[in-house]
Amino acid sequence: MSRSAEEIASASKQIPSDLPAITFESLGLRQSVVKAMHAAFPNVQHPTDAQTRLIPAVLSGMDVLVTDDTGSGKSFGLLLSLLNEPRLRYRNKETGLVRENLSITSLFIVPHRDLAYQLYHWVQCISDAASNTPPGTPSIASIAQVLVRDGKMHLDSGLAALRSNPPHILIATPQAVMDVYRQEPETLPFVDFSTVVVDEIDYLVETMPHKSEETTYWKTIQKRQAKLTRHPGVTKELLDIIYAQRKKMCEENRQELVNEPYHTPQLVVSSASVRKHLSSHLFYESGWMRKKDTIIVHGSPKTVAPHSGLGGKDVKHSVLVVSGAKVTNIEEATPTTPEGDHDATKKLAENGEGQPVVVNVSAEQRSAYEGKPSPFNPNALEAVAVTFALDVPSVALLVIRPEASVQRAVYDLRSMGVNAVALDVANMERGGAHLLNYGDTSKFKANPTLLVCTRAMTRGIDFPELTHVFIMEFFQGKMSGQTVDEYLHIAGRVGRFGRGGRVITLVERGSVAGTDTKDGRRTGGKEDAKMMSILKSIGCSPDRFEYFD
Ligand SMILES: Nc1ncnc2c1ncn2[C@@H]1O[C@H](COP(=O)(O)OP(=O)(O)OP(=O)(O)O)[C@@H](O)[C@H]1O
Repeated sequence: MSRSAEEIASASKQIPSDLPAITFESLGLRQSVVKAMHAAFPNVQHPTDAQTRLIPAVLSGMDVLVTDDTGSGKSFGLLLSLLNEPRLRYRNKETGLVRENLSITSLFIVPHRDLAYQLYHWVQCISDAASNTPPGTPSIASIAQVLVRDGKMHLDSGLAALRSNPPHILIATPQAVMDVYRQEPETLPFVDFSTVVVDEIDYLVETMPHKSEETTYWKTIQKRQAKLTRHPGVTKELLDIIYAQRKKMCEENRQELVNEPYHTPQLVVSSASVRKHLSSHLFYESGWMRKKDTIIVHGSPKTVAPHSGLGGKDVKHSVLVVSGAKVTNIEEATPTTPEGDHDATKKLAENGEGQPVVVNVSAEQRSAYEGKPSPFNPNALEAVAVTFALDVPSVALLVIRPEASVQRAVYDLRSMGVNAVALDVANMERGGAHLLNYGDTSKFKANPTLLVCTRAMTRGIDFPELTHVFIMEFFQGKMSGQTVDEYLHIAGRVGRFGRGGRVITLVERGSVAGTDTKDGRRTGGKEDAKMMSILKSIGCSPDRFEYFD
């Protein structure tokens, strides 16, 4: 007898989250999958709260919407659930016979290539651990493949691998899937797949709030909405193709279960931030899923602000105001760290003060940038360099604006003596080496690294050693709920799994010069005010950073 979405959701909620007895097996995962996962990730002992709820939901085969804090183990739990699924085989449409050939079982859609490679590395670790046990374990290519548009790699090589050896899980960016589908649709028989996961759904499927005409930003929202209607984005187009039958049935207003009489893959969508307008689009406008057939997995109830749990409880949020050559704490900042107990003290003690690391600029970088003006504010970069030197024990992340040059920022920082590298998960020798580093942190401590990336690359990325996130040139255009979500997703790279961390946002006072109130009190520049409003909305106050008093 099949259970309703509500029954399954409420049953999973009844599982007490703090019982140590909950095991991954008790959630329905096969012992072989769990054994390999434990061998690959010894730190992962018990499922997180989010996983306790999402794994049985995904295994039930129903559609699922997952929303919980950044770093609560959503993506990891989703991958485990997909690895657990039985391998799909092609069905001959005419005879109905199942062919020996294996088919892609699940599609895991992610917003960018680095996240695709991160998930792939997780599967690879589990697969390597599994191959140490039973003989004849399938190769990694048949378990997982990555399909992304990569400047260096032509899509054809990905296509050839898909044709010859369709993987159990295809981890891909939406554009790459669309390109392959247009070129060779038979390689991606979507309707036969068991599951389609869309991670970071709010990033991939843009929706606008429904506002009344009286709202201040109504016109802006209308304009944006019209643009979205003309250019819905590739993920929407892709989901329209995969769930064409469901859409058709919705349009015809038929009441049957969405999967009958046609088979369509289970749809699982996930993000730390799912606003009301997105869920209402998913359930009532898109035709891809319906609320009554979907298990909704929410995180633990938030007690303070709606997002107060995001980014971790032990994360400090600092705001530095760059005004000319002067860098100071935002006026509202108050110390949350007792004097003398600062991270920097720990860092210097651990690293051994006075062991300078030589940082070079490559000949290639020199010839590309030497003598050319930098687009970055040198004082802001210097504030990052100083904080990095004093406070970062092993790995930090610098997030720059979307269209900025990562390579140029790396060059500027290396010229200041900072061991900066471009985040590049696909290339494990560089930024990616910091992934999956559990336990042995000595090599990173000996040579602390500043990973540099643009905003688009931060979604979902997980670096166990990361302690600091620097954000530069964050504000562009008007403030909205999306700006808050974006800050939370970037900040959420630290403070994962109870670890602490610090987020340092550099705001500039210049063209958006601070305004003085009538009583002569300085309120701070526009960007300061925006930053304060973000922190207020997430229930945080700025932490004073002693170096910038
Ligand atoms: N049960 C667990 N116990 C301990 N660590 C875990 C557990 N599950 C996952 N992790 C680790 O936690 C980290 C974060 O996991 P993951 O990226 O899945 O979180 P997320 O909720 O998807 O985050 P985001 O919303 O930022 O994408 C990873 O390093 C992962 O290995």
